Amino acid sequence: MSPVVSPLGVPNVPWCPSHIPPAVPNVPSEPIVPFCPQCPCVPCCPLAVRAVPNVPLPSPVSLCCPCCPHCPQCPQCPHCPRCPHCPCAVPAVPSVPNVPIVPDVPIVPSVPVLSLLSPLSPLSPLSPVSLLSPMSPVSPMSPLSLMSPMSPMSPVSPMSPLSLMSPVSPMSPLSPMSPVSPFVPIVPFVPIVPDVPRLAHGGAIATLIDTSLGTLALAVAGRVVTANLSIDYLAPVPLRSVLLLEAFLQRRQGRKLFLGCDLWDAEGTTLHAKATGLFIQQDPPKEAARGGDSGR
Ligand SMILES: CCCCCCCC/C=C\CCCCCCCC(=O)SCCNC(=O)CCNC(=O)[C@H](O)C(C)(C)COP(=O)(O)OP(=O)(O)OC[C@H]1O[C@@H](n2cnc3c(N)ncnc32)[C@H](O)[C@@H]1OP(=O)(O)O
Repeated sequence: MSPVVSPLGVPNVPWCPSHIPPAVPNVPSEPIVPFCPQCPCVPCCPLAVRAVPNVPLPSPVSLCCPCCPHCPQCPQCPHCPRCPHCPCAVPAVPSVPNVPIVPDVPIVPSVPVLSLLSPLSPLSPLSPVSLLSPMSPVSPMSPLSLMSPMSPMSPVSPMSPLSLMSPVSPMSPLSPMSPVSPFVPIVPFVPIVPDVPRLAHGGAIATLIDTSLGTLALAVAGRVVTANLSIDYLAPVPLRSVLLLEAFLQRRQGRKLFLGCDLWDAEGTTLHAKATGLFIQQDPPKEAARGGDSGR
């Protein structure tokens, strides 16, 4: 079998465990800080969205990562020792010339992504938990709790990975047939209950994948629902690992959008899961409908 290499060429970056708060209930969450998904400083900011090939570097970069106050201008980036969130010394990552980062699209890091899809939520319409977790937000079984990078007890934190999973605005003019879309969330899974289990829950991974593919489908075609989701779990996902999800549109047939994704570890060496999803466009624009659904 040929070695698995991420198409994005994710560098071999050590994970900084100091970013993860202890998985102890009732521990106050870290202060909420805005997150700059344009920050290429993965060691300082493991939530940073990785570079996307063939997408030009936004100029000027308007957002500045609070994890790295000098980013991206700082010559010490991406291993800035002044990063207040990264007290540990992280080896320098070889600079990768001509590797652009995500396009300068509107970012709403503090808006929980899933809340927009949750008209049935009995909870706050802004709560991302409302769709993800029929259980208590602080339930140990909550998939969101497993995935919150900042505080397992703060599933509604704007730092929730699920609120960071849309670097591409739905308004972004993505090419519907683009084989690789600039949608690359990086999601840390953290435990809420010490010791059990040590692996990320498959359902949480499915939620991550469904939401990621759904976000891409949404960016391409507007309102969609998942009709089919197929996941191959290839390798267990350890808790506290950082993941890279690469989603792409495979083809589009009328209302049907066939998407796929690969879920990698942060180094791009281990392929944890592969998935395909079928999303059905809801209420397509009239002109699109008139154009005929030749894919039926
Ligand atoms: C400014 C702020 C910016 C912030 C940025 C944030 C933005 C991001 C926001 C948020 C992103 C998050 C995204 C999350 C996404 C998650 C989505 C979900 O989880 S949705 C819940 C789970 N899904 C359901 O509940 C569906 C339930 N099922 C249905 O509603 C229907 O069955 C539906 C719509 C799927 C199909 O029903 P029909 O009547 O509309 O259409 P028919 O004719 O049956 O199917 C259309 C075509 O699809 C095929 N099809 C349907 N289901 C299929 C299946 N399971 N497998 C294969 N083909 C299927 C059919 O064979 C047909 O194909 P032929 O046109 O004939 O070629």
